[in-house]
Amino acid sequence: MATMTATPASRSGLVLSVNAGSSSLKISLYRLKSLSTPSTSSLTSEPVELLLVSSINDISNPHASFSFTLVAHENGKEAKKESVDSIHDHASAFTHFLEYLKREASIDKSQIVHVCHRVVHGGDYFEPVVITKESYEHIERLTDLAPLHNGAALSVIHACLRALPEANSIAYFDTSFHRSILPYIASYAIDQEIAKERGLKKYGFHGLSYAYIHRAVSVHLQKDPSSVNILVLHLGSGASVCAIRDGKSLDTSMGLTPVTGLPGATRSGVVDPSLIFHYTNRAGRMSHNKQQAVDVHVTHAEEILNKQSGWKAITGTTDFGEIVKEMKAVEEKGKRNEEVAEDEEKWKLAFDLFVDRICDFVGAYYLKLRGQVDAVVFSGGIGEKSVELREDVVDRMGCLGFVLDKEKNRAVAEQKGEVVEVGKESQGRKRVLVCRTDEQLEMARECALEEKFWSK
Ligand SMILES: Nc1ncnc2c1ncn2[C@@H]1O[C@H](COP(=O)(O)OP(=O)(O)O)[C@@H](O)[C@H]1O
Ligand SMILES: CC(=O)OP(=O)(O)O
Ligand SMILES: [Mg+2]
Repeated sequence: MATMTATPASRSGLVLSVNAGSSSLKISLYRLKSLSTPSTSSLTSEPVELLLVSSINDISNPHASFSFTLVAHENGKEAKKESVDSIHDHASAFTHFLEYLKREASIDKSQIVHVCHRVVHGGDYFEPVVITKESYEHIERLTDLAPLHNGAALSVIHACLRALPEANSIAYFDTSFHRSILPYIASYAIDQEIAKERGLKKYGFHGLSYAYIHRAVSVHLQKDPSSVNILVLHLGSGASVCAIRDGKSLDTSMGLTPVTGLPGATRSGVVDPSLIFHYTNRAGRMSHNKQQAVDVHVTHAEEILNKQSGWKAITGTTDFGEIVKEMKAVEEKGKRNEEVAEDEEKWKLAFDLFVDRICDFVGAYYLKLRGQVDAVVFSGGIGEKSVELREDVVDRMGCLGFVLDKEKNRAVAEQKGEVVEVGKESQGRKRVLVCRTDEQLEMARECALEEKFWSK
């Protein structure tokens, strides 16, 4: 993490934060604020001010959706949304954003001093690094360990170096937050010599999101960040759980790669490692998979488990919102005593399976935290938006003392702020929170506070 120093008034410039997720590209542009006093206790005293935000979702689908919002627009907030056929991967999404920026915002891109890139796998790099030939090649070598992510991030870095040659590109790693995981938790029960030689251990991901959530929840709970114990569910296209003890990652559900742990939009999550050899007799063959800027060398097994599994494999869609909608429609049919076709059971299967796997980790991590849990926190696209999923998960947590306030849970979308309370108010209550995570802000903030990036 960056050291906590105030940004002196003399510094100026814009910071662009780019978050290449598996199904999305989220981009935010910030102006540096000058702070008179350093602050660790309030999100309102962030060292950066948001100017605009853009998001491209469903990137691999034929009609990616693009949105662009000028937050600090002189006429107030202005959002534009469109479906774009020319976007087919992360690099073309970034190019579309740059064209839009030029056309729609009166922002001179030469003002962009730093571009922060979320890079999912950093291996043994824990600190943010400026992109050089050496650091680029380090990230490239890890591409096969994050097949849906590192290649996509590199393709954006590539596009960025071309389009913004004056700006400094800096990589921020998801894995950094999990460096605190103790060796006996991060190790797999395999030959330790081979494990060490090849770096085969749990790295964990979604770290920028967990860092942001930890900070936001500490402020919300008015607790010293170093004493906060929380159980966080980051549920998006990629989904993971993290147990945070004394402000640090104690354990997380993803591992050597982001494929394990919870299932996701196209990922299997935990399966018996032998399963793949019964699923296909071509498991070890290389899968020919070309990405724009970088080749990803994965086996057919990895292709199946990363890209042909998860919600997509069970239901045909990667959209969890659609899964919930269809499941409820089938439930209504059942209530009306109408016949439910066998194929319609897939919606509930996907939903129940996800809730079941979430419970696997929540139960285990509650125990690892020895029951000392300040709050359970929902985040990520599904965690922040799915009323039904939160309801079902917290219902199962009743035996641990967590109780949902159903009205508050339904009203989350109408509430402002980073953190929303959805637990029932009672004496000795255990808190249930929704946190609107912001990986872009986490990077921009770290960048603004890092002395070495601003000294001439
Ligand atoms: N209203 C909703 N209900 C349930 N799930 C939703 C809803 N809206 C979006 N989602 C889910 O959130 C996912 C995106 O999560 P997000 O964290 O933004 O993505 P990424 O993992 O690419 O960063 C979508 O794929 C969709 O499944
Ligand atoms: C690590 C990971 O799965 O990220 P995302 O959810 O953004 O795809
Ligand atoms: Mg994400």
